[in-house]
Amino acid sequence: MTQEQWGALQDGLCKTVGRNNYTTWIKPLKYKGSDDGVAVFNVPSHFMGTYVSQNFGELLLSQVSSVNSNVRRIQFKVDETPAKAPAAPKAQPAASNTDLLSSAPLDSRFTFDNFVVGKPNELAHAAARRVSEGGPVIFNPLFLHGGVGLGKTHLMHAISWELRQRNPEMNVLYLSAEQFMYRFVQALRERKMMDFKEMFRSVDVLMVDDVQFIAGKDSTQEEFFHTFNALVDQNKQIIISADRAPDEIKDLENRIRSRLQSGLVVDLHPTDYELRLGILQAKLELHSVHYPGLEIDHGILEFLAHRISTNVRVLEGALTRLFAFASLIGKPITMELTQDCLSDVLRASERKVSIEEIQRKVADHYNIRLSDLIGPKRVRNFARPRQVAMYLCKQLTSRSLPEIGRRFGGRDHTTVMHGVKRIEELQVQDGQIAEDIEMLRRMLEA
Ligand SMILES: Nc1ncnc2c1ncn2[C@@H]1O[C@H](COP(=O)(O)OP(=O)(O)OP(=O)(O)O)[C@@H](O)[C@H]1O
Repeated sequence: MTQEQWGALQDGLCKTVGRNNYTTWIKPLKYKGSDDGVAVFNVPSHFMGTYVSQNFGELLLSQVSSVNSNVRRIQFKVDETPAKAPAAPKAQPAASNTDLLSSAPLDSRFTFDNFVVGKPNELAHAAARRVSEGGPVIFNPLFLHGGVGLGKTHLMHAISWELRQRNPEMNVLYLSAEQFMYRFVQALRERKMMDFKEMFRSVDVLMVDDVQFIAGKDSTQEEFFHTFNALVDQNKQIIISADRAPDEIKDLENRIRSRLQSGLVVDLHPTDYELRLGILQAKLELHSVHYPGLEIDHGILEFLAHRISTNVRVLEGALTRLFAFASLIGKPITMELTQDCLSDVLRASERKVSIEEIQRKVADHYNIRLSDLIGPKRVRNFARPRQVAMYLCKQLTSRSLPEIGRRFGGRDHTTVMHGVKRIEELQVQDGQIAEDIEMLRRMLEA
């Protein structure tokens, strides 16, 4: 996030928290920059840091991460710089060897206990668990890949926590590929390549996150390749993550590609509805601790799990924002408040399912003609599928009831509303309808 973006966010924050709160607590924050998923703000005192963190921390995080999706944590640091007379610039201390080898900070929330397992991630989770036991090296490297925000970093941190807990003596080095490059360049600049090589080769477990970053960076790739080989030769475990499979990373040298493929390559698939709902329920427990007076209806969680299918980070951010918003304005979390507070997120992650697509799939499923689904006939064979289609249009598109009515042969919006209600009731009473809806939803979401 740039200073300009932070400036732009402040207007919205002022509106959300009110001018008084804004002037007292938000305005004095000085944005210092983001690194490694952490956005750092300077605060004038410890008290203020604690207060802002407890009362506005989640709101700030959701706002900052809406601009920079890499940011996962906000840190408040007391501004130690003297207000007057700038001090003479200090000579930059030379990087110590421990700097070169220190692990990147681990997020304390990214543990196995906090990782929700579902069909899309069960293999990746099982492989991560196995590696975290620290037994004999079976697959080397373990290569985890998947789209943005699907839990790769979470699993990497979880492995690291677990290994360190089981064996505190073990030298586990976790860092992003970007940090690997940064340390490599630093070693080159300071003529410490021997130290760099020796140190990287002395770790017991090496974990490199977002390895796609080194694609196209020739010398870094070269060094990474040598480090990798040296560790594999010593039978040391390597764990790598990337946003895609090794053979899909462009500008990666072939010898590295084939090295990366030589262990176990596992994919974190896009989340499905059940997993998203499970994650929301797990996160809800955390929010309930912070906001003891606030409750959220299960229907709203289901709504969020249906509507926000992009990535888990966005889903989490939505829940955080919802709780922060409701608590700040002192209102209960209703469906109306949810749609209001999350309108931008809901719009951005809107599925591109069209009414026509829904009508076609439903007609196929019930083996009736599209013209009968849309047409005027009121016999049950057509009326029930029609109501199912209307219900799915309401759930999966952002079309209004009158618009849906128009697309079903010019029906009135009250007819659509009645149809949607009827299907909601039938889903509870009639297992077959519930099953049909679930299956159609899956087909449409696929
Ligand atoms: N299965 C899960 N259970 C609980 N939380 C999850 C799960 N999957 C993802 N998350 C949460 O979603 C957020 C994003 O996950 P993470 O940072 O691990 O994604 P990533 O795959 O590394 O994304 P990127 O490609 O952006 O680096 C984190 O807060 C993480 O805790």
